[in-house]
Amino acid sequence: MSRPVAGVRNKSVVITLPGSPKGARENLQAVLKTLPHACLQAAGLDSRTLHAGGIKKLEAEAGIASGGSVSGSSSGGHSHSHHSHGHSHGHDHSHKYGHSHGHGHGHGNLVRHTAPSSSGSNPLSNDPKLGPSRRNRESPYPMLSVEEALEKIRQHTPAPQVVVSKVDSSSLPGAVLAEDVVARENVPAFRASIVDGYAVVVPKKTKDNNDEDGSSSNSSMRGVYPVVSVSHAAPGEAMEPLREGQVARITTGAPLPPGATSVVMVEDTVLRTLADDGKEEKEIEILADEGAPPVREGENIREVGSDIRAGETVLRRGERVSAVGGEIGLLAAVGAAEVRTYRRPVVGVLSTGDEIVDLHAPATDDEGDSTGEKGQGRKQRTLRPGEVRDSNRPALLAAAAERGFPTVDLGIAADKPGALEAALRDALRRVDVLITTGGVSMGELDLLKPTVERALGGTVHFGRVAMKPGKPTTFATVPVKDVVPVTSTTEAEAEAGPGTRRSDRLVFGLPGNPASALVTFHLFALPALHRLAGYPEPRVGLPRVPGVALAHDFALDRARPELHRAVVSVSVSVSGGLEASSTGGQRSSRVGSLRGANALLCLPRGEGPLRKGERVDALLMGEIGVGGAHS
Ligand SMILES: Nc1nc2c(c(=O)[nH]1)N[C@H]1C(S)=C(S)[C@@H](COP(=O)(O)OP(=O)(O)OC[C@H]3O[C@@H](n4cnc5c(N)ncnc54)[C@H](O)[C@@H]3O)O[C@H]1N2
Ligand code: MOO
Ligand SMILES: [Mg+2]
Repeated sequence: MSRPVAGVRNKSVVITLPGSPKGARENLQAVLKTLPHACLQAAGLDSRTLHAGGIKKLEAEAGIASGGSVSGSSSGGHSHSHHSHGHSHGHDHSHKYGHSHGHGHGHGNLVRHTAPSSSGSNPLSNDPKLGPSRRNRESPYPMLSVEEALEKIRQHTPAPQVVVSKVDSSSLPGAVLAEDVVARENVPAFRASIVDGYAVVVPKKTKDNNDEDGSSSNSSMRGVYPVVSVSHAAPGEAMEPLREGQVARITTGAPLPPGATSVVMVEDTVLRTLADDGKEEKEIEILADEGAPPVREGENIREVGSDIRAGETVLRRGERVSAVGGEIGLLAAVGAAEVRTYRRPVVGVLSTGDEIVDLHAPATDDEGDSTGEKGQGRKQRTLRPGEVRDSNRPALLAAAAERGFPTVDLGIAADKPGALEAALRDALRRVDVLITTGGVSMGELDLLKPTVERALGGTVHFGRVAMKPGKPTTFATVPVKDVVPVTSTTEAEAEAGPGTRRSDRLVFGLPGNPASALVTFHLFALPALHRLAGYPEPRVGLPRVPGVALAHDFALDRARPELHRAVVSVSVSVSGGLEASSTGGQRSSRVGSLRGANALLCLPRGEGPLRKGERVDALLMGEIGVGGAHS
């Protein structure tokens, strides 16, 4: 058995472990218990202090014994220096003992054989220059719970920005109102007929024909009447007042002549005499069968302001203008040509990976084309060994657009540090929220975190979450210095509305696995997008429905809580209420697990399965149908 080699240099404890995993594990276990003590000693504390009872507290502060949070700036003797970006980050990472490697937190540096202590580089992420053999062998990012991760996102999402939007069908649907909208005009603005027919004057109330409730007068109105005027649904000159015993022909929506009290439908009349020209009506007869309802005062008339009264609040701040059309219709009806809304964030979607091929990439020259004639009918590129079609980008662009956000397709970035950096820089100029997929896990080509931290001076707020799928989900903010007013030069900008970008861009580094990417988009990116777009808190993120009954047994993951892709429907069987069926295999690479899924079931981690009929919470992604699993 090889022996660990240990020593102290300046304030760093240096331990060299053997290369074999077994040997390393055994040796590490042997020295593990003494490490906290050694670190504190290396930091310069004398052993008397250590043994005077302060050790537990100091260990806790150093975050090495209990896994408590490390606060770099408050721990005395803190010795690591930040890299040259001068950007402080990583201080809120809490490290479980087993996940803290060579990063010099707290008092004295604990240096593992894989990580150089003197590079002065970022203490958290891999330096891509070091290559695969010297990368971190375990993630330096603490594993957050889903709730903790959501809280970080909430903390770092800027407040929504108010803009003035034109009320029209192209830009307004999807926007959230930033003000109460008060009707400036009465709707209708004039007394209007509800039907095609004849305006009449119901004779004034008498004791004899009073309604039982006394509310309005009525009359059989049976008889022959002269047609004295015509009112069409077009703005016209002032009309002559109508008197008792006269009628005016009127069309639906047309203004009533002054004095008219009711309108009789054309179906309830017959033509009696024609005018001399033989075309115009001279007299009509109002028919009223025995027992037919009498003509009531106000019948078939829309009074001024009876739909909407001027001064009434028609829409409230925080309401979303839907694409169903009701809200836009309302705004237009009350004369609101512009409203204050929250600017919608522009969402960019970038795929990463050398193996990723655009779905529409044409065949390469050596592949030829389907017709044999160059230039036309070029067929799709055939996949070479190791290549994968880019399914994440179209899926995420669709998901973001469906939620009403303007999107920018940012293409595919290669797994080269320079290429990724350039793609990210370009992207951050063009969008408010950047969504990337791939390159966030532990491979030597997983470059997203180091590029965001080292090259862009961003802060990774979390890099791992205890959930399945989506474990390596990463959330970062990147300050962008040259904030220019957003010009409406792109379609997405025009859709978002005028305004200024916040300097801090949000970056969601989603896992490359297709199911992981879509699930984490809904779980993590959507709440941030909702908040930026001004959604009130109760409507942020996917709606959560408690108590959905399982339609069959569900196996649980032992290690991680799971968001299980499922179909939630109105139960046709036992209980009524809602029930959930799995969409089948849940492997993270299986994008098909989201086909037809309208919900993510929140399953706890655990040993045994959850049984049919047990109830869980569901996060709704889509609409709920009636009856059973998907076909
Ligand atoms: N040693 C470890 N390996 C892995 C861990 C771990 O904890 N330790 N986590 C695993 C988990 S969980 C996930 S999820 C993945 C995340 O991978 P990355 O985010 O680093 O993504 P890539 O490595 O780039 O690709 C993973 C997978 O997804 C495919 N992919 C990527 N982009 C796309 C796309 N746009 N369209 C379709 N498919 C895509 C890619 O080809 C790979 O098959 O890491 C595990 N590994
Ligand atoms: O977390 Mo990954 O998304 O399980 O495969
Ligand atoms: Mg990877």
